[in-house]
Amino acid sequence: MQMPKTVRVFSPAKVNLHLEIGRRRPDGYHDAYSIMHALTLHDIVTMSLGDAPEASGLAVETSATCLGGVEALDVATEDNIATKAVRALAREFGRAADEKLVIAIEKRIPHAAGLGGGSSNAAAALMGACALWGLPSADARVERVAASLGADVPFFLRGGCVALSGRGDAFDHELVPMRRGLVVVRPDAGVSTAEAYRAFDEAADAGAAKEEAASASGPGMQTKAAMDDASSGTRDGSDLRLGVQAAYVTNAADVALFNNLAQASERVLPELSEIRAWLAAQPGVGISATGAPEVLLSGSGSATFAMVDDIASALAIVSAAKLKGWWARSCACSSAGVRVMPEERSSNLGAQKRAW
Ligand SMILES: C[C@@](CO)(OP(=O)(O)O)[C@H](O)COP(=O)(O)OP(=O)(O)OC[C@H]1O[C@@H](n2ccc(N)nc2=O)[C@H](O)[C@@H]1O
Ligand SMILES: Nc1ncnc2c1ncn2[C@@H]1O[C@H](COP(=O)(O)OP(=O)(O)O)[C@@H](O)[C@H]1O
Repeated sequence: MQMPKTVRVFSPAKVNLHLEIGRRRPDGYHDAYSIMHALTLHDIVTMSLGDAPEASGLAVETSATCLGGVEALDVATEDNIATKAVRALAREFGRAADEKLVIAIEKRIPHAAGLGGGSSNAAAALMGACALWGLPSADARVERVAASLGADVPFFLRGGCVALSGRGDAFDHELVPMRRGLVVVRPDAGVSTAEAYRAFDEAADAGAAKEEAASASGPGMQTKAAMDDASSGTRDGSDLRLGVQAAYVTNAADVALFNNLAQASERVLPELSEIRAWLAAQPGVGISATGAPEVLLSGSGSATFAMVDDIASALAIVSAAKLKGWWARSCACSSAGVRVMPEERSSNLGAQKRAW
């Protein structure tokens, strides 16, 4: 079989419709129940395979061009998660050829935004490398490599709407994707995922210290929160109770927006509270069954999304957000994950143009 020399891979963003973080685990990660939905907002990862000098092994060169107002991505080739992905895949499949892989990423997804851009690029690089190297993309080894790169990476191999448990990386069940529009708004600053989790732990530790002080001052007395903690076996009270309910939801449209990491991210970046309140007050933003505006921080942030179904309202909110100095885009929920795109048929396009 003739392998392609160049592939272009569609690399979508995501939002978390539901994110419930629980206790910190011995491996340093947290229990998490997450429902992610892929978006039409996407990067494009182009990968080209060429020869390299004998005994040079796998040489990788990765660059990113940021478009649509996305801030430049200042990441060295070896630190780019797309490079890490192809190197890990080559190791997993024992590939030792002398070759050069050039990866060019067109970035439209802002980074450190909770939109999973880096994770999606990693999954796209895995798909692209499978196509270039003639490897089976549905192989369990590809999934394994994806999981080793980050909690969000396996989701992007699949796309659509998926519930994940474990540390937010283990497939729980698929939901029927929804066809709804949304507006995504991001301030200049990003939020590092690790920093958001640290802020979450600080608040949980402070809460646990308060509980300990309360029980020490009244022998035999326990607060309700402390009893809940004891019965659930968690220290911080976040025992993923909502996750248990979310596990029964089968349609993305029925998921109640929820994120218990949002407060921690708002402490890291207070401007996020302003964006949340501003979006909630915009005309055209959806209202949930409980009467709340459908506005939520995506993952650890710093992007906040609002469900907005009519295009005129969405575009008006995008313009108004830009006037406030924020990056903003309207897009829609999507059923696609990372996908190798068909070859560009430039000669056909030329023929069509002539016909017109
Ligand atoms: C919060 C979420 C929600 O989807 O995503 P983002 O907002 O970053 O997109 C995820 O939990 C992030 O997933 P991902 O971005 O892949 O994180 P990773 O690279 O695996 O981990 C980055 C850091 O976050 C912390 N981390 C991540 C996941 C988890 N369940 N517990 C954690 O404590 C760890 O400190 C880890 O070192
Ligand atoms: N290809 C990439 N795209 C985006 N970020 C990357 C990439 N490779 C490495 N990174 C690093 O990963 C960090 C997190 O990026 P990203 O995955 O977009 O954010 P989030 O996890 O908040 O969705 C960035 O700030 C950047 O330093």
